[in-house]
Amino acid sequence: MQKRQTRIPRPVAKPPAEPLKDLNGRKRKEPSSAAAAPAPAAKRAAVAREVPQEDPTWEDLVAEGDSAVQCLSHKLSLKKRDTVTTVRELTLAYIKRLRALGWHLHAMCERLQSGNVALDRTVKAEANARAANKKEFLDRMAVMSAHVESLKESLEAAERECQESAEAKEALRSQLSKAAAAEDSSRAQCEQLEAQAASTADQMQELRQQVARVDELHQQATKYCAQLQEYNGRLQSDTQSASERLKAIQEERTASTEEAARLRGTLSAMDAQLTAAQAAAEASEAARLRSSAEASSLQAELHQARTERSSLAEALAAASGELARYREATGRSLDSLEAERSSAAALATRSKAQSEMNTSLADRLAFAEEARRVAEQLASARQTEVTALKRRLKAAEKAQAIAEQRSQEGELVRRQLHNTILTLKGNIRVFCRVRPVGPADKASADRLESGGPVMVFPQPGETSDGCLELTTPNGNKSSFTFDKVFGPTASQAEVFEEVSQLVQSALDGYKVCIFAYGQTGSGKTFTTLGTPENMGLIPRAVEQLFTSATQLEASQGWSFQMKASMLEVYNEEIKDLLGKGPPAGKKHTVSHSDKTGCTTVSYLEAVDCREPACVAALLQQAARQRAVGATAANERSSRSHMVFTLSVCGLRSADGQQLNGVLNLIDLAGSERLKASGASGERLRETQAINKSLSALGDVITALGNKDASHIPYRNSKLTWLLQPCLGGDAKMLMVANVAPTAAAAAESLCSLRFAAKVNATHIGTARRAVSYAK
Ligand SMILES: Nc1ncnc2c1ncn2[C@@H]1O[C@H](COP(=O)(O)OP(=O)(O)OP(=O)(O)O)[C@@H](O)[C@H]1O
Repeated sequence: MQKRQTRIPRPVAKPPAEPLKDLNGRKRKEPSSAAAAPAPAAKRAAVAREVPQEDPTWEDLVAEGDSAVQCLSHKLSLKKRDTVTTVRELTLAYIKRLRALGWHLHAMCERLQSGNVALDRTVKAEANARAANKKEFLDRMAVMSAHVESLKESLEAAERECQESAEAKEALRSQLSKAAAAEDSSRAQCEQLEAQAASTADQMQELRQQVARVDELHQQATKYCAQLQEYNGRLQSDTQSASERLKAIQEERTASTEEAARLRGTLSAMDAQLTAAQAAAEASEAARLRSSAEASSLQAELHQARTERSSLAEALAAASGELARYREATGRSLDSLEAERSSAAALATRSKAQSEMNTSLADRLAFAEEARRVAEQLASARQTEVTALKRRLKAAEKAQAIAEQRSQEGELVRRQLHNTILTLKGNIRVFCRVRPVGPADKASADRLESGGPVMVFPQPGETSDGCLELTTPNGNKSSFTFDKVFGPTASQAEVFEEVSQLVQSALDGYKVCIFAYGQTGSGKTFTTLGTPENMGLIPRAVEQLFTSATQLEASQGWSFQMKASMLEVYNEEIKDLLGKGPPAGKKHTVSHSDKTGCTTVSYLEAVDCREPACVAALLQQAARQRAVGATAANERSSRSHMVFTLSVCGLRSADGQQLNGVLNLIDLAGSERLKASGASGERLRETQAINKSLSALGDVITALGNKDASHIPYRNSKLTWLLQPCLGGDAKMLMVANVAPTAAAAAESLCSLRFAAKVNATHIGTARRAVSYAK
């Protein structure tokens, strides 16, 4: 900083101070430093005379003060040998000197005072200036602070923005890595779940077999049980009937025994009667003998005896008769008794036999009961086992269902993540599909002369499912990476599954374009249209869109209107495949409005479609109309680009939301090189037109990927011109590069794969939905 010199106003002019003299009046010799003391005053006087207007500086005054003080320090030095006169002179000189000094000091004081006043003024002015400066400084500081504050704020905002963008970037990166990790993990989970599902399925199979075995055993046991029960029932009824019969026999026996006892009693009574009759007969005989002995004597008595005898004879006769009767009766009774006895014996034998039989039956019954009990125990054990197995089967089925559901969910999550990754990656995707070796190819057409495969593609379930390696017959290997590679075994459903999310986007208001690209006979038409038994992308996509639209109509109050149109571009000429075409002398023309962003083809029929069957009929109609010709490469080769367009207009009346999605499926004409096609004449012209339009398509895609491109060459071909709204930043695009696996087609396949790789390397921004709200 520059040193400020304060100028002090010049004091009132006073006679200059006399030079200091010693007391002898001589000019005293001053010490070297003091000698210079009075000089500045003289010098200043000289200077002041030279520059009278200039005030002494503060430094000058200080110097003067210093020199005055130095003068004061000079003492009167008197010596003893000095005379009185000398002393007087010296004293006078000293007094003079002191007076001069006093005056000088006074003048200096005055000057100092005025200097002080000036200094005060200066200080005040300085203070004012400083205050003004300070104020200005403070103002400036305030402005600066405000500026700094605003800078700070903008810096902070910038920092925040930076941080946010860094965070967003980081989040995006982490989202990407998470998504990739999640995809990996969900894929791993899927695999795990699939493995689990497979092992569960195996377990289920085993369990089912076990259950079947146990069921069989159970059935056998049940059958055996039923047989045993039946047998038991039979035995019980047998036993019961035998018991009844035994009881009847026993009753019969009791009755017989009673009868026998009664008969025995009758017999004994008759025996007694007989004995009595015999005794009586004997007595009568004895009496007769006595009578006969006394006959002579007893004639009267004889007569009496004869009467008596005749009566006795009669009685005897009667008795004999009775005896005979009795004998007869007794004989009969004995016979019946014998018969009864034998019958009783037989009955007893039978009863014994029945008892024995009963015992054996009871034993058998007990055994059967035991067997039944064991069988029942076995059956209940089996039943418990069966129940447990059924429970396990149910649990296993549930686990399998859960595993399957998880697997499906995992697959869904994988797909969604995959879709997110692809969306983040950009809106053009490339799939490659390798067709199988067909009947028209030789048996080992997919092998090189060396025996190696022409193409190495991912096997089902492989994680690196986007890589493909092609070896040409001259041994050159080329590797390609796409979003997905489908091998020859991939089904139409598998291909569609990967595309379904993209197709669904049309219903969400996106413009979707799916191209099938490849050489003639590589499977483009098979991929896009397919066959009635093996439907391709178009019928499947239409079916999905109709199903989803119906669901949305039912669940969210949407109403959709779908219109289909089909055309082919042949030799750069448009042909309507559904309508009658333009009136005579007119042509289909393409017009594009930059204002609305719409492209229209004149005289093109757009058919209202209400169900998939309607589209199927349209496809058949179009297939009949499509121009096909013969080339050296393929007998029925499509020589035109076929464009199927389904426009989807959705309206939700609840909030007036409108969606305008478009699904374009394009079966491109064969991409073979001019030389390889062997075409000439009309076919040569066709091939040239096809190649021109295909390279125009490539140019449009490349330009879309080039951020610096100011112009997209849509107009270079009819195909790109009419597809303009669906080719670009607002659309989602998919190219399916179809290739044949044969060695003969390797060179063409290489060209197709290079084209597809170029498309795959293009990065097109994120698509936008065409959504609007009705006023
Ligand atoms: N993935 C596949 N599975 C089974 N057969 C297929 C497959 N791809 C193609 N083919 C069969 O190969 C033959 C040629 O296929 P396609 O007609 O689709 O070829 P292209 O590329 O459309 O030919 P062009 O250019 O002549 O239309 C057909 O018979 C078709 O059925």
